[in-house]
Amino acid sequence: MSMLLSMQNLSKAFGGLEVVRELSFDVPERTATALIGPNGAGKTTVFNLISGVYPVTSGSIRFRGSDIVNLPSRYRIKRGIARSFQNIRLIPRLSVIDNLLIGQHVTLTRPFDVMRPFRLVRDHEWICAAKAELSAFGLGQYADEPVGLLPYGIRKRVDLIRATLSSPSVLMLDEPAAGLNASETRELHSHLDTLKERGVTLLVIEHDMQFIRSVCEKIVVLNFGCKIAEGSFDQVRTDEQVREAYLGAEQAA
Ligand SMILES: Nc1ncnc2c1ncn2[C@@H]1O[C@H](COP(=O)(O)OP(=O)(O)OP(=O)(O)O)[C@@H](O)[C@H]1O
Repeated sequence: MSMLLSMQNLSKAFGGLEVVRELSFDVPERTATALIGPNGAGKTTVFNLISGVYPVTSGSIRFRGSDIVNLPSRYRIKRGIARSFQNIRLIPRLSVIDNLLIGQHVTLTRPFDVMRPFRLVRDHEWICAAKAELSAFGLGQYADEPVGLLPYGIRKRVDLIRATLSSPSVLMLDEPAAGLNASETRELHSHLDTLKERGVTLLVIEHDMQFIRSVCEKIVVLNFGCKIAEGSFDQVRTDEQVREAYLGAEQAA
């Protein structure tokens, strides 16, 4: 199995506070890997390091074998590293299709396109691609609805489509199931299954253990910025250090 992403001795400090420490783990291609751990363990910081929001303090991040730590964020996106955020970043007053087109515009435009009026850039192919993708996921009827009027579960999946329209190799999801009810969670699950069938590699931060168990083949557990366990769900579930980390967090709460 080839490794799409490979973190080696990754560290990140904010001032004197080291929030990721000598972290090494691999993300195998065409699988789903979960990054879990108590609040404040450093999970979102790892996403920010991989996507290039923050520079690393030390260590390397290899994507398809080449080190990307010095690559600006926009080039990482162009290479196929996509992300969706904990808080949905769609524009509520715009329609679903316009939100998807803005996503395309931001990730796929060439340098001089930014100087052209936006409406000219909205070419026919993008609209067709966005509509086809909405229909493929059973959301075609929402194309012209303002995003702000849609149920939360639908908005989450529109946000997913926005992140995957450019056919990324890897998609990082920060708490995708948070705030969803049971049926919305099932729909999200089947959406992610389709992405996996298409060959998209997933890296997921999530607190819902049932969701992780059913979606992710591999789990990496962080505590205080360090990896304390890694393996299948059943392997990490029975790990003594993992139990202590979660128990400690519960007792502190
Ligand atoms: N920009 C920043 N400046 C200073 N400290 C930060 C910054 N970003 C994160 N931290 C700190 O790094 C630590 C790890 O935060 P991070 O958000 O990565 O944790 P997390 O595991 O994603 O937590 P949660 O599950 O609560 O989202 C926390 O102590 C946080 O306060």
